[in-house]
Amino acid sequence: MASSPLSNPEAGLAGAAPVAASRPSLAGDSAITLRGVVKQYGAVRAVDGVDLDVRRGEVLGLIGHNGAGKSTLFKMMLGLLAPTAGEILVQGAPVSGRGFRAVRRGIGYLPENVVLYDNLSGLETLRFMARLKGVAQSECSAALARVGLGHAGQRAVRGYSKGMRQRLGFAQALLGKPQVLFLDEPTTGLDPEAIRAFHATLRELSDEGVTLVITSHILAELQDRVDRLAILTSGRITAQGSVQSLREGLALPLRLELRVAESGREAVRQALCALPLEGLSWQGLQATARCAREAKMAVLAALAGLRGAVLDLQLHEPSLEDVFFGLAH
Ligand SMILES: Nc1ncnc2c1ncn2[C@@H]1O[C@H](COP(=O)(O)OP(=O)(O)OP(=O)(O)O)[C@@H](O)[C@H]1O
Repeated sequence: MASSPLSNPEAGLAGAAPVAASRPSLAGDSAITLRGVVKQYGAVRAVDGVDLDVRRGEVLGLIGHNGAGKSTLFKMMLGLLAPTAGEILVQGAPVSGRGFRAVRRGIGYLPENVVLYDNLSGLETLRFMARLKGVAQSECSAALARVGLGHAGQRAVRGYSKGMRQRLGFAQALLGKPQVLFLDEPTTGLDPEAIRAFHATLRELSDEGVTLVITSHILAELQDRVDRLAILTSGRITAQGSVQSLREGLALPLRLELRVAESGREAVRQALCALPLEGLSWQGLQATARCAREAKMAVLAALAGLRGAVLDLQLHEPSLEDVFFGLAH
């Protein structure tokens, strides 16, 4: 997919990262900057020349198949793994240099699988982590409250549900009031209400200027919640931009759904056959079809003339899943 028009930053919305051919200088307003980053594991090129900029306060979704290289990229951005080639700056500091130690304290990380000590309570867990991080003990209760665990701080982690464990992991990541947060599959095990609360907290953090990079395989969850997406395919970023710019760049059709009155079925059927639609199908009094974005207004105008026969009409944007399948294969 390297030839996708979306891999060209000119094709995306403002803020899309530059391609390698026109690499800008390392710095500016980026909280995270990657240039030509490669990771080779023996014969496997897990990350293959990634250029990426994440602005301060931005929420970036990093998505890709199993094995696309997301975790490897995360580990390199965290300074846990050295790149084979390329440069990475976080908050303006190279992740490998001495200066990075101080910067590292301002980075929070929620790994995919949070490891916790079952015998400690939630609050003790955070106090322990706070000591390791050199963070004031007084932050612990506030961090617990922020993730909705204020009531469970005295309980042993042994009795925590999967979702509570995940939230405790998130509280750990928040210790030290990080300016950059890396969240790897952060909503695993959370119920829908907790997912909503989690994303509301992320939005608050972003409003406070915290930069967030989040991976998830649950694309529907990300599509309305990230500022920008980067799609990683076999170690390369094949597309990046806002969800809407990716949709428009791919020219995916919209999905039209109609509910019609019994008496108007024939009139609607004839009208639909004359319109530039694809994949028209009927189920009883419901019709669905694909509609090219550029035909949308003409289709709506034609259907508006059938008032009475058309009882309800919906036009759906392609989902992020549609976009992903259009770009990542
Ligand atoms: N330590 C390692 N040694 C050898 N190969 C590795 C190592 N870690 C990862 N890989 C390989 O690098 C590639 C990228 O793996 P990575 O874990 O970064 O992908 P991912 O996108 O995070 O996948 P998932 O969504 O399944 O977590 C895969 O082919 C994987 O097998």
